[in-house]
Amino acid sequence: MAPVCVLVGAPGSGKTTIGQALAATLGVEFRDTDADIEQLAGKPISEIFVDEGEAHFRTLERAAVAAALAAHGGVLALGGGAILAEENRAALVGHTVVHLSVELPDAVKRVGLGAGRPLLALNPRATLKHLMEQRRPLYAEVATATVITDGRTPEEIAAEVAALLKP
Ligand SMILES: Nc1ncnc2c1ncn2[C@@H]1O[C@H](COP(=O)(O)OP(=O)(O)OP(=O)(O)O)[C@@H](O)[C@H]1O
Ligand SMILES: O=C(O)C1=C[C@@H](O)[C@@H](O)[C@H](O)C1
Ligand SMILES: [Mg+2]
Repeated sequence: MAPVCVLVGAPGSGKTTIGQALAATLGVEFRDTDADIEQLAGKPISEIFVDEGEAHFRTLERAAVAAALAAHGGVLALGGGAILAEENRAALVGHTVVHLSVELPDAVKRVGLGAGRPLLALNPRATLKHLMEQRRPLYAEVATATVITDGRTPEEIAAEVAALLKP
């Protein structure tokens, strides 16, 4: 079984929001590797970063991505940094992967002060800018389609992704 659609994108691109709306439209289950990791670890991602560090989180994330790609047939959202691992990028080959693109102004508005996002805890705007520059080529590498989200409502974006998935 493979996901009907895998969503990738920067923090605040709307993977969770659009993923839930898209899954409802398609009548399939929604799964989010961030939520899978939190459930397995029994604590929020921010606490995993504090207690065990980012490297340990990335190890849990690689396992969560592999498990979800193998077992989930609905809409799958990956964590914003999942594409940093070459193992995860390789695992995405052959899947329908939609990059939800967002530019810095909208991303900053959406993540606010970065609450609950450990990487953005210090200086959300500067950190997001750096993350997005570093990751843009990686999102493009894994994506089979890109949908622009700036200035658009989650409903509009979910409808465009649904239309892309029609055979
Ligand atoms: N198109 C949009 N327009 C306005 N607000 C949005 C849009 N998409 C998402 N949001 C809002 O932005 C915030 C971040 O969205 P969401 O959590 O879905 O992003 P994400 O890509 O899953 O982020 P993360 O990588 O941190 O998991 C939420 O408060 C959500 O309601
Ligand atoms: O952009 C990132 O590296 C992250 C995004 C979130 O989805 C979480 O996976 C975590 O906070 C790390
Ligand atoms: Mg999310």
